[in-house]
Amino acid sequence: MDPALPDHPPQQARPVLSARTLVKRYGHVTALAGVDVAVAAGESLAVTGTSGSGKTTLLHCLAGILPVDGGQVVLATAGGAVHVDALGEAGRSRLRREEFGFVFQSGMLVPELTALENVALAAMLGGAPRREAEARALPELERLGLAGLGGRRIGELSGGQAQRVAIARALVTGPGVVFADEPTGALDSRTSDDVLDALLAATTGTGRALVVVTHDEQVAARCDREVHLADGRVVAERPRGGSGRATGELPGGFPVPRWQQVPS
Ligand SMILES: Nc1ncnc2c1ncn2[C@@H]1O[C@H](COP(=O)(O)OP(=O)(O)OP(=O)(O)O)[C@@H](O)[C@H]1O
Repeated sequence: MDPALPDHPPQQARPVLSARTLVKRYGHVTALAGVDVAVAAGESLAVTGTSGSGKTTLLHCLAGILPVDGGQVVLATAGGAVHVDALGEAGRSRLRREEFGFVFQSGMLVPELTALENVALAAMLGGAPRREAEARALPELERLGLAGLGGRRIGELSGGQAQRVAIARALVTGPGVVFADEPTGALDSRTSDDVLDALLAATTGTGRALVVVTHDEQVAARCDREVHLADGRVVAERPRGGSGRATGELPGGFPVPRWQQVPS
């Protein structure tokens, strides 16, 4: 290992979003059984694990989509620390609109609207008048390489272009944290690389935190850090991406990570 490289560089930064002993149950099913996780500004965190291990549930609890049954979720904002776990539905809904951006596997764009209207709609839901919302949406589309495509409906775009529209929509409200659930899951591998480049540039590249749920080893390898879930717990954690050291060092593959074991 290169001694000049610190072991966990991103973790030394102050977390913008952190969870401690997070618990989430669906009836008798315990989906999260005491998860500790944190992400810093400008850092990308991959959440991996086998199907049913609790990845999406973790993302939804961190993002205030779901209420939690135990533990804490704390978001650092310009106005101070916000205890997401203590907010009611209205507070979490406001937080999602104002502080967070979301990118889902299928884009979840409105097919009847154009690319520009889809992005502007997110700004309008945040309270911006239409004209201002469109003025904010346009440069986001341009930054994502979609200049000139704003007038097309979603069905007139390729899968990769549509996913870039979804990224632009996630960014138009100026969120500090972007959550992505299998953002490249519906794309071929080359398009997936391009979309991931765009997502990383638009988030960590501009000082935002990015939390990505993924089954894709190539996606996890490009993130700064990875946490691996099993049965609702973080069972392993390692630096990835920026250091380039971790790629290909997992001969057994999942679900038996050989990296740093987290004590249970
Ligand atoms: N709405 C729900 N009601 C009941 N059980 C649920 C619900 N959502 C998820 N679960 C259960 O909680 C556990 C965690 O599910 P979750 O969707 O978070 O896993 P995941 O790791 O994201 O899975 P996948 O990779 O298949 O999307 C699973 O046992 C799942 O069956």
